[in-house]
Amino acid sequence: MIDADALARATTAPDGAAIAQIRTTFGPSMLTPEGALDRERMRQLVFADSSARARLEAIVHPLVGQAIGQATQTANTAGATLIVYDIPLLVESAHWRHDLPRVLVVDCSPQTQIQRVMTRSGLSEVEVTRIMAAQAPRAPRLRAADIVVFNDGISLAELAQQVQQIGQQFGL
Ligand SMILES: CC(C)(COP(=O)(O)OP(=O)(O)OC[C@H]1O[C@@H](n2cnc3c(N)ncnc32)[C@H](O)[C@@H]1O)[C@@H](O)C(=O)NCCC(=O)NCCS
Ligand SMILES: Nc1ncnc2c1ncn2[C@@H]1O[C@H](COP(=O)(O)OP(=O)(O)OP(=O)(O)O)[C@@H](O)[C@H]1O
Repeated sequence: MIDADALARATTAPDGAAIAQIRTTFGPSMLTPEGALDRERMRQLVFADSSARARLEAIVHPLVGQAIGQATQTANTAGATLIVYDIPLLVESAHWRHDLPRVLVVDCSPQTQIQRVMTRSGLSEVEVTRIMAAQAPRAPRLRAADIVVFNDGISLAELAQQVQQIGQQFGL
């Protein structure tokens, strides 16, 4: 399992690969005293200013791309029979989709999505809606899918059951 968000977070931790470029591009005030990305401050900036978001992505995404390539090599060397890539911005990025044999999209209504992210993060509805406006809408995301998991009105246990069934289709 290769988690692009975890790899992105690693690049913006203290001494992470993106930190020097973030300091040069956005200034030292965008870093915490420990030398990590100040996530709160950057979130306020990038979801209010799409050109700042593009500058951040131009730093982080190539590093995540390299880290995904390395993790893939490691998995292949270890004899992995299946690699699952968790890529939140798959539909937004022209790059990865064409390299992947199958795409699974986890779908729910926008209302459920907003509620869940509010509960998870403590962000307001306005902030969550602004973040979602920076992402691909539901229809193109669904169009990119070979398999859709409709994760709405079901418990986490029921979701786990569905995922297990899909895993069986892939020989897990
Ligand atoms: C903007 C940052 C600093 C906000 O960090 P914070 O810890 O406050 O929030 P978190 O990472 O949980 O993201 C909050 C929400 O924003 C969404 N989101 C994050 N980055 C992006 C982006 N570039 N475009 C659209 N949505 C995004 C996430 O899916 C999530 O729903 C952080 O998300 C970041 O560094 N983003 C750029 C890297 C990136 O594109 N990561 C996404 C996956 S590779
Ligand atoms: N079926 C469900 N029932 C209850 N809570 C759920 C269900 N599915 C997901 N959640 C919760 O919703 C929140 C969002 O889920 P998760 O973080 O997995 O989404 P994500 O797609 O990775 O989000 P992002 O791309 O924004 O990081 C989490 O707190 C998760 O526990």
